[in-house]
Amino acid sequence: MPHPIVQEHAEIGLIGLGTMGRNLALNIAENGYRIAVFNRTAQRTDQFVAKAGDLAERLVPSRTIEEFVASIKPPRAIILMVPAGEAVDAQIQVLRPLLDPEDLIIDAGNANYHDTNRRAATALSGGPHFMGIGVSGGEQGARFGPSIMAGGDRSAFARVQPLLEAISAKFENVPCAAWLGEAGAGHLVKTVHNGIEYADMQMIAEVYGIMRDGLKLDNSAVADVFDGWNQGVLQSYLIEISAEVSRTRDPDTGRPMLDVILDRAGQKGTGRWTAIEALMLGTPAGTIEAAVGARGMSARLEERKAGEAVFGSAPRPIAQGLLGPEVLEPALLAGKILCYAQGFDLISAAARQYGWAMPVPEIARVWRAGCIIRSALLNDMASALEEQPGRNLILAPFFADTLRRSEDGLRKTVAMATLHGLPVPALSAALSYFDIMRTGRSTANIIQGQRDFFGAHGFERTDMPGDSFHGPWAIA
Ligand SMILES: NC(=O)C1=CN([C@@H]2O[C@H](COP(=O)(O)OP(=O)(O)OC[C@H]3O[C@@H](n4cnc5c(N)ncnc54)[C@H](OP(=O)(O)O)[C@@H]3O)[C@@H](O)[C@H]2O)C=CC1
Ligand SMILES: O=C(CO)[C@H](O)[C@H](O)COP(=O)(O)O
Repeated sequence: MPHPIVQEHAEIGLIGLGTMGRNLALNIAENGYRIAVFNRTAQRTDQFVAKAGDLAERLVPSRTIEEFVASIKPPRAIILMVPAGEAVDAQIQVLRPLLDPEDLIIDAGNANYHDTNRRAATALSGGPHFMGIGVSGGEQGARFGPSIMAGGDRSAFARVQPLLEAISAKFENVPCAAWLGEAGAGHLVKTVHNGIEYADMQMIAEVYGIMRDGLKLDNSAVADVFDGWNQGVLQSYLIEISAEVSRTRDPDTGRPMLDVILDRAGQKGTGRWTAIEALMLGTPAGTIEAAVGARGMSARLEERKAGEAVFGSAPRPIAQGLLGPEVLEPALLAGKILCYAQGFDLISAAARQYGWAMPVPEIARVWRAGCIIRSALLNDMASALEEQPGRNLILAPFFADTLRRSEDGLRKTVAMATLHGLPVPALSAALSYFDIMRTGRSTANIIQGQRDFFGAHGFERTDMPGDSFHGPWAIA
């Protein structure tokens, strides 16, 4: 359809000036691009431009969607930064009649990748082009350099690659932005990133619980422990902010922030999507599933209080000398490796299922800076995944060695916590994953026996080939 001539076109457009969108827009402007911006509530656009300082001259605000589309240079690229689900579909519906087939819509929110697959398939029949990209790093990351996980048509990505690389975080000057596969691949990777984020955070919370309720450390001592760990092998954004959160005081009451924050964790769905996907693809991701479950249980505040009234409070102090931060550190390290192994395995399973490229070492590289799960270990993970594609991370010599050295810490932590009523669902799921993954002869033989007994499902034998033997069970 014809568009009015605009004097100075924007090079890209962005819809949704919320927490992420407005920071991403400023980041794009700061990198020298003229960017058209539009928000459902026009007042927010006005406020945004008014506060943009010198960058305002690179912003092209619009009050109507038609004006917005017309202000972007064709072929247009438009980033959506709105909540996942209906809002994305609604925006696409509004945009489609205004766009040309060669234009490109980029959903940069946390979409369910099945939705992205559907939208990408619809785009194939007549355009505009569609891409789903995962963006991680929160508010700060969006403003100063997020990690960008792109999925969709590779030639469409090539059009926006220079911009995405320019605005992304850099690890040793390498942009943390890459094309990771077709259709919903980028959003699948972002979802698994968030699943790992849930597990990482839950394991830190479990160790915090051991320090607070088992070792009776106060908040500032806990902060010191996190700070110390952040200088070593656990160096990561999440450990760094855990130290800061533990040390900060409430300006209103002067009390430690951790003492005034209610123990009920929110969730927007990406952790749950990861767990669902792991189950759907038949990939073990017990640590992530346990973390999602623990978030759900955290919300059951009243039930937990009722349980405490009936059974008494679970946590009991751990006697001096039985467990300390020097044991918790390797426990977290082992838990982290095991949970990342599950995440990468899940991504590989999705790649096989959909026939997507999904270069797993590249995914680890994109996570090295900018994103919430960034950590020193990710560089080693990228190298290990590169060494032998398809191999489970725990079998890579570097991580096998690290696990051998940290296993004892994880086992001792889980055992001691369990004996003292300190819940460690994610750490114990990580340990179980490790133990199962190193058990050559498991106990599934009895499950096969049971299945055959009650349903004649058949089993394989250890002593001869064939896949459908039956036992001599008599039907009553
Ligand atoms: N916050 C974070 O740390 C991160 C968020 N994300 C993802 O980024 C996306 C945006 O999140 P965030 O910026 O935090 O969200 P906010 O709630 O801060 O902003 C949402 C934006 O979307 C607009 N919007 C909401 N509903 C609609 C709709 N139905 N139609 C059109 N516009 C709508 C809002 O407009 P209005 O002003 O009119 O309400 C607002 O501009 C989400 O998918 C989120 O999961 C990804 C990484 C990190
Ligand atoms: O994507 C993110 C970071 O990468 C968001 O911060 C994430 O949505 C937070 O998830 P939840 O609200 O479920 O804890």
